[in-house]
Amino acid sequence: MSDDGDIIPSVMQNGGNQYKIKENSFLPSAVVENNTNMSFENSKPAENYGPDQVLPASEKYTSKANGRVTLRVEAGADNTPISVPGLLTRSAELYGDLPALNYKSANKWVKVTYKEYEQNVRTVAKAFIKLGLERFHGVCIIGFNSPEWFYSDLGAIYAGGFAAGMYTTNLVDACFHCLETSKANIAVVEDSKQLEKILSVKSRLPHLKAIIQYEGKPTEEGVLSWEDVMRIGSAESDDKLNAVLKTMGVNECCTLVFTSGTEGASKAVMVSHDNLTYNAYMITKFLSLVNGKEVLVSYLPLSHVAAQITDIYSAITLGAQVYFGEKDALKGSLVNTLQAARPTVFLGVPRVWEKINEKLVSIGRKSGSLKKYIADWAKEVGLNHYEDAMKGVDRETYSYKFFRWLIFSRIKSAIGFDRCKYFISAAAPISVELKKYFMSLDIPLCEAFGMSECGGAHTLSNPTDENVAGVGKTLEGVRSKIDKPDKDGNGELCVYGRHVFMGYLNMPDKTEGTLDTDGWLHSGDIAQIDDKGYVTITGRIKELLITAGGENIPPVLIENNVKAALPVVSNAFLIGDKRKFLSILLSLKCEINAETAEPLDTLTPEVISWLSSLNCKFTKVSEVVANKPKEVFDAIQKGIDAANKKAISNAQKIQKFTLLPIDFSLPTGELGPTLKIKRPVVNDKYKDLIEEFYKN
Ligand SMILES: Nc1ncnc2c1ncn2[C@@H]1O[C@H](COP(=O)(O)OP(=O)(O)OP(=O)(O)O)[C@@H](O)[C@H]1O
Repeated sequence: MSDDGDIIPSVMQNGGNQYKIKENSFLPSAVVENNTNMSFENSKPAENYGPDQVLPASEKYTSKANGRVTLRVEAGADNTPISVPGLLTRSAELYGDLPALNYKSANKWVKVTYKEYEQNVRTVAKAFIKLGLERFHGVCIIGFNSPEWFYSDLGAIYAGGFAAGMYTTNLVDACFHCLETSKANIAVVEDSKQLEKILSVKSRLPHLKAIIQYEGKPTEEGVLSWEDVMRIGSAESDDKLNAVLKTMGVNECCTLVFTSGTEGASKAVMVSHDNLTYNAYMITKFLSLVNGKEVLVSYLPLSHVAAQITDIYSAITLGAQVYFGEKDALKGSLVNTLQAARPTVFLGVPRVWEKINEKLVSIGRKSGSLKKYIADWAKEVGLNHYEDAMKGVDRETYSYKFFRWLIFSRIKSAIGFDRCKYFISAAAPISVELKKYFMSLDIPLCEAFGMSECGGAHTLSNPTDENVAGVGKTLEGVRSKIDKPDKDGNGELCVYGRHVFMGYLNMPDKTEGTLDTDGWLHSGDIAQIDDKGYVTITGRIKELLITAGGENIPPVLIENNVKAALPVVSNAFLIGDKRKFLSILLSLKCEINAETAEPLDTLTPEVISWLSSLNCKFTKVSEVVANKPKEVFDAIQKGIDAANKKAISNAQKIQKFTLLPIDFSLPTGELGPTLKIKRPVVNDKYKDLIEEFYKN
């Protein structure tokens, strides 16, 4: 076959990687929807040219493990479908000796190059096959971010199985659900704590053939260590692995993302190779990131799609370096990793940005009045600079340049943000106030909207977009539409494109309820799209409170208004579904147990100084909750009144509030892994308090 117009990746016959990806290679048998300009042919199946082939398919969605779906390629889309193994192989070829992964061992940073990265993944994949991993069966992984997590995830995919992350906070039942649903052959656990969960349900998992513990030496009989895995894989030839890779297609499932259950039972979202590789392509292209030059920090839970698409797939697409955070990243060590890595792109969920904000505010409070005066001035100049940019005024005033040199650069260096080009917030709504706060420090945030069901991101904003409340514009090659818009243009955001998931595993009804017959994904979010294409999320249908009077209330907007009016409030939770009026549960900001990350009774210095400004000497949540000091409750009421001024109708006004005895947190179960509130959990936990609001 000639090189010109060669449509089948050349197969290298001897050893090593027995396939090679060609730029612009198109394969036969592709089944593609829509008015594509891609030169796919619907000829005979070519099931031996994997992993980058598009396998014959006629369905838009599936809920079968071995199902295949059609690709939704848009006209003008300029990238060829590529599988996950194809992508990593290509990066190993392009960026071979560049560092890919950096992890800390014995207090020193160790680098893994792209060549070694792929080699390690192949070794793990060979071990998985030897240990009995079958096509379309799961490898469930539970642990904090580490090279072994990446190798297990990608190794599972190379070996033809499903990579399936489990949240480290999952209790035994949730782990069992993932292992059972994915028919897992292999479980990979970080340590003995996670191992216990798997061992306790092992006897009920007939498909489970091997358990691997990657940290330390397992003491439990039959549990393999990471060294065992590498030894087993290294002893295997490449033949079986290459044979599996040849049968693979980009339109098959390779990853199961288990939803975190903020709105009910967790579902297994089937994500294809093309979903992931196309999503990473869209994101990296939108941000104009530079191949071989970018640096990221991996610390958000990898079982969530946002971390996977960033830390694994976008990084591989770019040949970027990933630094691994430490287990206690969110308890305070993240800043050390940031200082070591000095990332060029940083992703945080809104709660992470809130934490950074809280830390900076508390540092600011300790400064003397002159420093405070200068800092306030700098912040005003910083905010003005970005507000000008949002209006299209592209200029750097002398005062902005001066404060960038004097103040902003120092703050950024202290956080490890000195060379960061993109600060991204994703996975949940973030308030405009917080965006503006970071703008004032010359840390303008981009916002991404995405879902597990669209393999990562669907929109991305630029920090200087005129619509600061929005989540940016729809990414390249995919589409958005608003279903049944009301008079203000608000309706359900629907999403179409190559990134839209294949279906929920074993849940045909739920799949059909989410993907319509034309292949549009109904997001469950309420949004508006303006005439320039900016998308603004205005609510969540799944979370909408419908009052007894029939008014639809988007709780997060109102909760954010309350938090903005009352900076001492950590979490706000609106009640009103099927109720006569709205009420709200509030938690005050308190200290966190550094070991367990559980909230403590001690209030933060910020809250204590606010209380003392109200002549209240309490320092503990319990004291405030028990004594209900009048001045404090009056001040909270004032904050609620201020938030109520933003209400668009009387029904949207909060009538009652109460303070909770403890803040929400991940370990206590009210927050999910991306730190979004798990509404059913809170409703259940505080049902008695809630009923109190509505007595009589
Ligand atoms: N930038 C954003 N602004 C507002 N909401 C967002 C944003 N990004 C994501 N979301 C919300 O997160 C949802 C997607 O959540 P995701 O797929 O990550 O689920 P999850 O947290 O794992 O679990 P669950 O579906 O149970 O909430 C979106 O439908 C939307 O409601």
